[in-house]
Amino acid sequence: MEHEFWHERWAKTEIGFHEGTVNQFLHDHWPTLAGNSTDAVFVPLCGKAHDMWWLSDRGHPIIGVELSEIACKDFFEEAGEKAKVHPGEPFTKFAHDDLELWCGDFFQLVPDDLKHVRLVYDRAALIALPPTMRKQYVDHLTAVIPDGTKILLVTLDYKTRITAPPFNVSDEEVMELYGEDYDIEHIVTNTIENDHLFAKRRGLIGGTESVFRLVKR
Ligand SMILES: C[S@@+](CC[C@H](N)C(=O)[O-])C[C@H]1O[C@@H](n2cnc3c(N)ncnc32)[C@H](O)[C@@H]1O
Repeated sequence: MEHEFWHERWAKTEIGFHEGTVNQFLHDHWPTLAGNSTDAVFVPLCGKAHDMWWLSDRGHPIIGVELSEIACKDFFEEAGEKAKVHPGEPFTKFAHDDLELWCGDFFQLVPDDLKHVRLVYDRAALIALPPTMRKQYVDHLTAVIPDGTKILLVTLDYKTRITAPPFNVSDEEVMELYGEDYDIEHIVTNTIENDHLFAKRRGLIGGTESVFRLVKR
């Protein structure tokens, strides 16, 4: 997706993907991934997801990466918190204690940036990208996170073909994208009914949501 596409979504507040509350899969399955650890978490394409406050409350230092400055500002302002802003290239960093949002392009990250990270939370990051960019995304993620890093990945797969984000990502595609470098455990398949709010709004036929636990070898 072009950067302009996302800047326009944020400028027009067309952010139907934003849940405004902690994601249920994160809530239910994070403990089985992370146990009681307070290891650092990387959140790619993070938006202004409340999930990062939830993870931070559990003691995890966080780095979220997000293109939109609107999202980064809103994230702190809407929680009534102030972030210190460190302008820079390729990222302007918004920091509040151990919770940092890096405003810039995910593809500009280098391994040194994430060398302390042991956990990744991907909700609506992989599925935000069109088919042609997904392999590039996974290859870059794999290049910048340390070996042994664990990922909680949430995907969805509607029965209708979708031509704008969120895109369908089948379980088979997850196996293809991650199979070479990760141990993969498919932990949840959840049916999305035809009358689910998002499906109805977009005129979609229901499908499935999946949750995976991945470990980088
Ligand atoms: C579908 S939204 C999901 C946001 C968040 N994960 C959530 O669950 O609410 C995808 C986000 O990725 C951001 N984004 C898209 N391409 C990006 C890139 N190359 N680098 C950083 N952020 C990007 C967009 O601005 C958007 O906020």
